[in-house]
Amino acid sequence: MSKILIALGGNALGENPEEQRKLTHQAAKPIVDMIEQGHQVILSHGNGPQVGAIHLAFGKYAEEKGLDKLMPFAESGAMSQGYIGYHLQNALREELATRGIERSVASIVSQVLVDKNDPAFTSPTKPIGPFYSKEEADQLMKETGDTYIEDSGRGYRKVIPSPAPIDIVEKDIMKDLIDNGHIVIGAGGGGIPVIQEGKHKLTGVEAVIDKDLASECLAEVLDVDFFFILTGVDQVAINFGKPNQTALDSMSVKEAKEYIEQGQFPKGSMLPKVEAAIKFVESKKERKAIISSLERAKEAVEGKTGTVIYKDRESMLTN
Ligand SMILES: Nc1ncnc2c1ncn2[C@@H]1O[C@H](COP(=O)(O)OP(=O)(O)O)[C@@H](O)[C@H]1O
Ligand SMILES: NC(=O)OP(=O)(O)O
Repeated sequence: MSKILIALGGNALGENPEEQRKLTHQAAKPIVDMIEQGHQVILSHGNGPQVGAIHLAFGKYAEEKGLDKLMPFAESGAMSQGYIGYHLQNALREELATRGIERSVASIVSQVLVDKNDPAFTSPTKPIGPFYSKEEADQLMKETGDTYIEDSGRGYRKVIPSPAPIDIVEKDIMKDLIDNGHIVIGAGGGGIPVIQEGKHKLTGVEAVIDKDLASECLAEVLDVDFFFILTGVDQVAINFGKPNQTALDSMSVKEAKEYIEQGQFPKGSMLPKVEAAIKFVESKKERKAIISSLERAKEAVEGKTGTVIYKDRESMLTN
């Protein structure tokens, strides 16, 4: 039996509640397959599209009411944890019950500690919300002063600061639940970004933490064996989107760092996944990270697809 942390991409959860409910039910199947195989599974998820939508919706509300204060991103992130966690925990609960497995599932409202002096606060990189055409993005930049960037060939998106996760505030309660056989959904949307002020006070900040990096932090504190990053592609590729695109079955940390140097992975999409995978496998020799798609998660567990990131040849050969 292995302890596995699965990070689900927010972009794979659809664009509205109906789609999300349907997609979480699909996601539940390969996840419950792993639970049925005897693995201890912990779940985290992204929130890029959802936190952007929540923030936009409250912006519209503020506009109608003539309010000058927008909904802060920490609160928008907290709402996205509830919205996505609600669907995920019910989908898992139903799938478990259908298979006669008696386990309870809970999403934990999770805060993630960041450094208030993180340079990310002055340099936005995290794409959130909907995709726009170049013309729309140019217009929005002019109107709002916000930054929009091209996101992996899919269109233009607003970017906001994304500081590095330092610690998971609710980690002890998560450990207790996991040790008692419960299934935990934690650090959703990269966690609610907070800074420590004084001894006891945590204050939310205007940011969205990358869920791959926050999930890696969670994977380390929970001491998991495998870190699965499930996204929109079956495998990581080099020369992505070009005629000579090549999918990778595996890469060592050394190779992954070389690809990063070559600029193979875009910021805000594939780069944080590869960086999170490297950080995880470097933290302990036996650890492996796998990047694959939700649809083919079961095959990825069986080693039939996905990109495995490993520390060195020796650790690749251990199970
Ligand atoms: N080198 C690459 N290999 C594979 N996919 C890539 C690569 N570079 C960018 N991508 C794109 O990045 C996407 C994953 O990023 P994103 O959708 O932001 O993640 P998430 O699933 O966490 O929401 C993939 O679905 C793919 O479209
Ligand atoms: N918070 C975050 O990284 O979300 P996505 O994975 O949806 O981009």
